[in-house]
Amino acid sequence: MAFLVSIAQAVLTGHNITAVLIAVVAFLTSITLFSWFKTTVRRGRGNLPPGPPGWPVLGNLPSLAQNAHLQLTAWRGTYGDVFSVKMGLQDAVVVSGKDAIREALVRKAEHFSSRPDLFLLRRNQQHNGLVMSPYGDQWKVLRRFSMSTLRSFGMGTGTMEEKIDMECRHFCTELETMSGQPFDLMHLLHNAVSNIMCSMALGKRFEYGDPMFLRLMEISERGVELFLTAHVFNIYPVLRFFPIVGRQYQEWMDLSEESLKYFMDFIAQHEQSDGQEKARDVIEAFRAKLEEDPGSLPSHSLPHLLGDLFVAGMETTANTLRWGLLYLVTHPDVQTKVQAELDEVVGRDRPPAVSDKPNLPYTEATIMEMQRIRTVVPLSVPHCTTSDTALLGYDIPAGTDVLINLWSLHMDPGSWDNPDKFDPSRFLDGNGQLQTNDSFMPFSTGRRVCLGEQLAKMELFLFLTNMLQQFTFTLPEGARPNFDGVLGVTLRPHPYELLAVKRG
Ligand code: HEM
Repeated sequence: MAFLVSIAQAVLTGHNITAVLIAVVAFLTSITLFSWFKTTVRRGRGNLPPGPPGWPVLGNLPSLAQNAHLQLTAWRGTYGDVFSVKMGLQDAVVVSGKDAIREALVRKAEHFSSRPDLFLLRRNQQHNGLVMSPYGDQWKVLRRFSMSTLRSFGMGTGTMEEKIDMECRHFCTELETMSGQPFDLMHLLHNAVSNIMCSMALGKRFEYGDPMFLRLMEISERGVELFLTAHVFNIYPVLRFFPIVGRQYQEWMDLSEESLKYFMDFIAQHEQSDGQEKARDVIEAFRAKLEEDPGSLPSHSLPHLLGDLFVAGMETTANTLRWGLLYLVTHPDVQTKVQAELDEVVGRDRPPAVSDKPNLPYTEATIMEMQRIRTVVPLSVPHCTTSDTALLGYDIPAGTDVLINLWSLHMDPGSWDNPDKFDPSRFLDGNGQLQTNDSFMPFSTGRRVCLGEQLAKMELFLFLTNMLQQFTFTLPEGARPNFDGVLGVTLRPHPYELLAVKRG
């Protein structure tokens, strides 16, 4: 600790360069020794999964700095379905393949369902929410409350369908104003999709272009983008005192503070319920539950829970639709087939409804293929073990970070023919009926499985079918689509423009 303080002091007070260098070298040496000691002691304790060799201090971080999902998938080829990587000084275990993933998240759920105790989360109290809450009583009550509240608002049923339908109508009206000119629909789509969650969580939707809402989206997008870079501060918290790199730490902290403040303001401004029997949004439901039984929920969690629902619901669904449109404009034959099916089953005189789903197998297969070919949460949300455990014959100590490689699952040539090809028909049987594949898990599985799966499926279906019923999408002339994506917590497409042409 003294080393850290002396480095920080030397840097902060502008001491001479020799003093800084000596402090840095001493610091790195001590960390290397500590890392070696820790690894040796750990390895001595049992049979950890094998993994790629790494650098002293940095471990495998340099190889994972970009496109970590691709590198981890490549390593699976060498080290198998369960292997270790070194994230700086910390071991993480990577789990790939349907059997190993189910073994960990379903059969050994009691051991694999926590979240890492990350420095940044402790700093901004994000573990007080739901998504990053450790596996325990707080997570259980928040998850149970959120599930039952969203269900009572009609998640997966007709009431919710009406809300999504209304938003789709606003969205398509807005699309019409862009008709015929190239535009990037990212913000519009993010705005529309998160309005669904806002109406459930905050009891209001925002007009497209509302400045406060745009800022909230900007914060959440930047936060997701920064997540991986900011992870370096979880590994080496001392770096926050360094010039230049320290700025990113500050940006992360400022963003989380600003977004928390927005949600606290929403709560403060939210009117008290006017005595109606049924809560109309998450804020009302939370207050009602606390009034009924003050100890039943952690009261300080509400702003964090709202933030979690907002980010988890927006980034994933909107980016799935953006990936989907990118594949449809580059595979016009698929787009035409979906439109033909919609014309035949729904026609043009009424909006598509969830009850049409069973009669739209090709459309459903297209949505599943969109989710497979670009897994929007490629490494899931990080898990962590709660006790010493074992997986496929390897020992995994308590407190080990666990990465679930959903990308490799969806790109596994053992489970999918020609996995790089965009081909919805892989989800259809010989009679053109929908068939699934047990390697398809875009929402993960087990106790931490996506809480919004039903809502997300409804949103994907209604947004996509409404768009394709009314518009044909194409790429502007000369556009060169990029399918690589930008990895944060989610994998989102690079910005791109398209044309929406109203169907005749
Ligand atoms: C296409 C859309 C979506 C995808 C692909 C997706 C995917 C995922 C994945 C992979 C996880 C991590 C599961 C794990 O830790 O193993 C997750 C967690 C979560 N998702 Fe989603 N999600 C989507 C939409 C939504 C929506 C609309 C909501 C809004 C309610 C939501 C709320 C959550 C929450 C709260 C968690 C954390 C659950 C927990 O830790 O217990 N997601 N999601």
